Amino acid sequence: MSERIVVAAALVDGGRLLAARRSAPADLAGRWELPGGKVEAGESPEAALVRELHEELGVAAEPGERVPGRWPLRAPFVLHVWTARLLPGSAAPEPLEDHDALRWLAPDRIWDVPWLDQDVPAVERVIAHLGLGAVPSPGGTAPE
Ligand SMILES: Nc1nc2c([nH]c(=O)n2[C@H]2C[C@H](O)[C@@H](COP(=O)(O)OP(=O)(O)OP(=O)(O)O)O2)c(=O)[nH]1
Repeated sequence: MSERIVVAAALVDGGRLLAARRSAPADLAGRWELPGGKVEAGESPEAALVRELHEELGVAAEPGERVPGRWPLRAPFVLHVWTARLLPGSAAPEPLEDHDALRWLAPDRIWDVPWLDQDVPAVERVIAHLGLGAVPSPGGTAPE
């Protein structure tokens, strides 16, 4: 089966990163992720990101650039991450779908939440890419 992209947002506001706690499926519930979802056939990753952020969080967001890297999820899915920001006048994010809590994490709080295991290297890369602060992950590996 060919690879399918899950696109997720490094949504940053005032130097803080938005994290979302999954409410389903059961094996992922309670763990934190970058909000996003599957890119549909014929859809660009940027369009998918804007659509998913609107559906899941009720926000109007603008994609920035892709964070270099690709992180394997359950096959055939692969995680790609894009930076994003809220457009002026956007509603504040709310956990409308797939999530039951949201947190804006300051750089020294990013590892306070239990991220999905597969998101940890992606979040490390986001921190390095955005220069959010060299806070090592609990695994002890300092971001590049
Ligand atoms: N959105 C998102 N999903 C992630 C991350 N890490 C990770 O393993 N996943 C998994 C969870 C899901 O199995 C899958 C994404 O599917 P989803 O359920 O969020 O996306 P969707 O709304 O397009 O899905 P669907 O219900 O329409 O099928 O990827 C992440 O950081 N963000």
